[in-house]
Amino acid sequence: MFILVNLKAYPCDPIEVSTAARDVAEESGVRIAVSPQAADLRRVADTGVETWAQHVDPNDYGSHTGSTLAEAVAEAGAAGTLINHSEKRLKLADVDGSVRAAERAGLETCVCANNPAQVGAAAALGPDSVAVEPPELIGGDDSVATADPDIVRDAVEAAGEVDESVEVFCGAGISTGDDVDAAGDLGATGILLASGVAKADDPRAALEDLVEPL
Ligand SMILES: O=C[C@H](O)COP(=O)(O)O
Repeated sequence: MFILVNLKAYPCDPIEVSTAARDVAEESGVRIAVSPQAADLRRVADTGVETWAQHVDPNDYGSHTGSTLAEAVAEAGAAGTLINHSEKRLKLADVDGSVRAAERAGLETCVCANNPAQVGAAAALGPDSVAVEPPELIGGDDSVATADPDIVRDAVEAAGEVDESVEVFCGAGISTGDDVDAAGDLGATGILLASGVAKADDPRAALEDLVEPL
C-alpha cells in the first residue's frame, strides 16, 4: 500500500511532516510520499522523503509564465505528480498533456477523478495510477472506504476494464489505519490523504496509526 500525503495549501510545517513521513516509512517499510506546495518541493525532497508535486502543467519549456513545468518539478526533487486533483481540475486535453509532460520529465503520475466513469477515462490516458475521490467527502471525517465503498470497488473495476496495469488509489476522509485497511480490502493499492496528517496535532502519530495494520 502506498500512502501519499497531500499538504494542499494547509498552514502546516512541511519539513516536520516530511521528516515524520520519512522516518515512519523507514521504520514500517511502507511507501509514504509527501506532496507539498511547489515552492517547498526542493526542501521537502532534501529531507529524503519521497516527494510528489501537486500539479504540473501540460506545457514544455518556453513562453509559459506562471506555469508549473514538469522538468522544473523533477529537477527540484519530485519523483511523481498529482494531476487533475479535485481542487485543481483540468480540461481533458490538458490532463492528457500533463500526463505526457510528466512522463517526459520522468515523473510518476496519478490522475485524480471524481467517480468511476472518470476513473475509466483517466485510465485510458495511461497514467501510472488513478485516484478516486468523491468531492463531498474530501476534508471530512467520514472515510470514503466506509461512507461510499461502492465507489472504490467500481473505480477498481472501471480502471481494470481499460488497463489492468493502472493502479487505483482512493482518498477523502481517510485518517486511521482502519480506514487504510478497509480501502485495501476494496482493492485500492494506494491512499491519497491530506487533512488527517496535515491538520493533525501530531503528524508522526497520525502516520504511525495509518501504517499500523500494514
Ligand atoms: O488529496 C487529498 C484528498 O483530497 C483527500 O483529502 P482529505 O484527506 O483531507 O479528505
